[in-house]
Amino acid sequence: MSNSVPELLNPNLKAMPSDYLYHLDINVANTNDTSDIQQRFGDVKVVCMGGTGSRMRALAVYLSEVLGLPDSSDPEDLCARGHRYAMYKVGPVLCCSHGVGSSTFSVVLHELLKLVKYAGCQDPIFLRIGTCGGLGVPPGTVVVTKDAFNGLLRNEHEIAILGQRVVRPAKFSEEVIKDIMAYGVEAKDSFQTVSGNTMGTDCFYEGQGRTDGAICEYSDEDKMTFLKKCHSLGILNIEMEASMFASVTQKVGVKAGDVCVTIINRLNGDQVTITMDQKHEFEKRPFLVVGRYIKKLLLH
Ligand SMILES: O=P(O)(O)O[C@H]1O[C@H](CO)[C@@H](O)[C@H]1O
Ligand SMILES: O=c1cc[nH]c(=O)[nH]1
Repeated sequence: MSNSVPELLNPNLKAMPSDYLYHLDINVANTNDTSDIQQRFGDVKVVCMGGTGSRMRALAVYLSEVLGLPDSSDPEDLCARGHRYAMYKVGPVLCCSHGVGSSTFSVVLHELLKLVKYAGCQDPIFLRIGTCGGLGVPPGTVVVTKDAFNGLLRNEHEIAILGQRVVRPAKFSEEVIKDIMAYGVEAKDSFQTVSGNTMGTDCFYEGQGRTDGAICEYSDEDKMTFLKKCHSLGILNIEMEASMFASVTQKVGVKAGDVCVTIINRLNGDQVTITMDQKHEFEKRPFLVVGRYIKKLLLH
């Protein structure tokens, strides 16, 4: 691991005397002396994120066991007063929810990147631990993203800034992908973990070619043609954050990875029909993979 604090790409931050990370409800009262923030968060090495607060709480409890930390069976939600996101800290790991889709995720991602910068965290790694739809893999498969495609089937992320279309590349760290596959995967696992491309869309329904949303102006055949095209690009799963997450972290030079479990095979249908018990079991699969990877990483 190298030893550097992320360099953010905003010269204005240096001129701001204070910075209120509004959605996290964390106040950086003095940006020239962030010793209080360093004391609270300076040891953070990994920032895990996923859609729901309950998953992030369960992950925090799980990681505290894996890392042999003193009792963290009831971790405190550090952002409870913000009522937007939930965030837990277990040793050098933060587990923070991001909501559904890139827009809610990008808000908390900007604030988390500023948090690790103010805290002086050395070379933090950002991971998304999520659920997704699979393409040609059985439900319950864990997919570690290689390249992140957007809904236009491009390996990039597109965002409107000052009324202009800005397009940025969307690459995850090859080192993180390689290490997750090497240290996170075990032959004895009761499920498969594969590495493949991921499509991150802006809509769960039309954006993912579903025919069961409130609007659908294409045929089943059009949908299957699209999904097969995705599959031919090496896309093994579809979720709603990968391209934004890859592009923002790549832009600021922070290493990141995306590890998601499939809860449906989209080549067989659109409705998610697994029971909530099954979903909760599936959601724990990426915990195993990421837990082993984080343990190895922290031992280095
Ligand atoms: O399970 P999470 O992490 O929320 O991820 C997936 O689930 C949500 C859609 O149901 C989207 O956010 C998608 O990316
Ligand atoms: O099909 C699916 C399942 C989970 N999350 C998604 O974004 N899509």
